[in-house]
Amino acid sequence: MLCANFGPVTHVFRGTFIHSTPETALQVLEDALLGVDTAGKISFIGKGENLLELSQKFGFNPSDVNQLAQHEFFMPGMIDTHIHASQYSYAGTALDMPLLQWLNTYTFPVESHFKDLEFAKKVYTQVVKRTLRNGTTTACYFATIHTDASLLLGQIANDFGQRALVGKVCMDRNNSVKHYRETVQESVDETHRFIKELLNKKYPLVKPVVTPRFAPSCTEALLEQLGTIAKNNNLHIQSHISENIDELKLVKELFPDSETYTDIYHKFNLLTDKTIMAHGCHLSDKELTVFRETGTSLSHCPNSNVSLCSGILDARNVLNHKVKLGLGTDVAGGYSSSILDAVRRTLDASKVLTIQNPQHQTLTFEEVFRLATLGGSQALSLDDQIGNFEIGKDFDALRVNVAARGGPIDLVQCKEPKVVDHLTSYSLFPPICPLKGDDRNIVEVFVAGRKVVPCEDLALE
Ligand SMILES: O=c1[nH]c(=O)c2nc[nH]c2[nH]1
Ligand SMILES: [Zn+2]
Repeated sequence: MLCANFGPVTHVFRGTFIHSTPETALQVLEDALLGVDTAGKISFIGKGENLLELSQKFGFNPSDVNQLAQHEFFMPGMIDTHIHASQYSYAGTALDMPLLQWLNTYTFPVESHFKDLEFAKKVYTQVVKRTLRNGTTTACYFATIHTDASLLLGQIANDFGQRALVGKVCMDRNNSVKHYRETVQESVDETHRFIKELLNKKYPLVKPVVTPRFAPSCTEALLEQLGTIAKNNNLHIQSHISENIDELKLVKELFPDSETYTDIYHKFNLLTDKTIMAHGCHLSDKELTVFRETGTSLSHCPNSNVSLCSGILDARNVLNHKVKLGLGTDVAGGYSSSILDAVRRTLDASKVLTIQNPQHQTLTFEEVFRLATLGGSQALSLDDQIGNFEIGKDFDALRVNVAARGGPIDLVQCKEPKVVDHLTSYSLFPPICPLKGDDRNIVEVFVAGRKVVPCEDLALE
């Protein structure tokens, strides 16, 4: 017997599932059974003790159940809400300057090379493979101004099975690397071509996102047209905002008529419930209110914020304003392409704020786990499809083995009752896994029910 809206069950897993809900930052489902249908959707979640009943109801053989081993659990795939695929080749280097100088000295010259499709293919293949390996099942990518290379990034994400929003970057202002900019007309025409050609591919998990780089590299004429394009095609929008103090000064000079940075994007209809803005370290409470009212979300990129000495986002204040918040690696301002790193940096940033002000309410590990998963899906307005284990959502998941062979975690018996209580209350040891673990603990990655790590399709290796 099948459930009304679902296809036949193809996989059933049994074991511990850990995820977030809007009400509970970290929920542990012990000895759970989870079924995935042919479309990669979660068709049921039940209790292990009800195996026979569920197998009859959903038409699977109890002996086909995939049992998780001791020290294994499933968690939702992680979501990188802001990453520059085109900057992956120099991640971990060139972090000796603040934002504006960094862009002119390193970033624009490197990005200009993506006109060369062979180079683009190499870098984009590496970044998609690496982020999948790190457990990023959904990525919101900036590419470059080059339409064909941006389309190639979409194709590579599709081939490797990663869910992705891909943005062809738009910029008609750039005085430092003059061949790396477009005219308004080129930017608009190429954005139309990018959207049309990417949508025509009908990739099930890859979609275009309208991408004005940031206000300083776009004229008002371009921002206006991009707002219209996004609206007419009901598309996502991504950009940067309020990352660094010198950037704020430049924005004031370039847009003297706008009261705030947020007003500039707002004026051109670029703040919507499908907009994700990176950083926002220096946004005022008034601006955060505009974010909430328009449904715009923020991507918190703490590695980048510290690496480029930009500032420290008060994520607690963002959450208090009920602004949607996800995590981003912001490669290569951020030197790590792992959202587990973003989890750690988010906790560090929050603790630094507490050091500066003991009244500050530090984010908890559980809250940050939620930002990396459900929060990211909300920030990208994809929470009807992904973000946690709910019937009807796609099965985007990581199989984690805390004690993976050759991994970084030694399971040592701890005799202190308070610590043991803390650990056992999470049944396995998930709270320490994201803080001590790494990609070696991520033994399998699924996107929409397809196993993408280890990669089953050897032709893609
Ligand atoms: O961290 C950043 N990385 C970038 O590439 C960028 N462009 C504008 N603003 C930016 N910030
Ligand atoms: Zn960025």
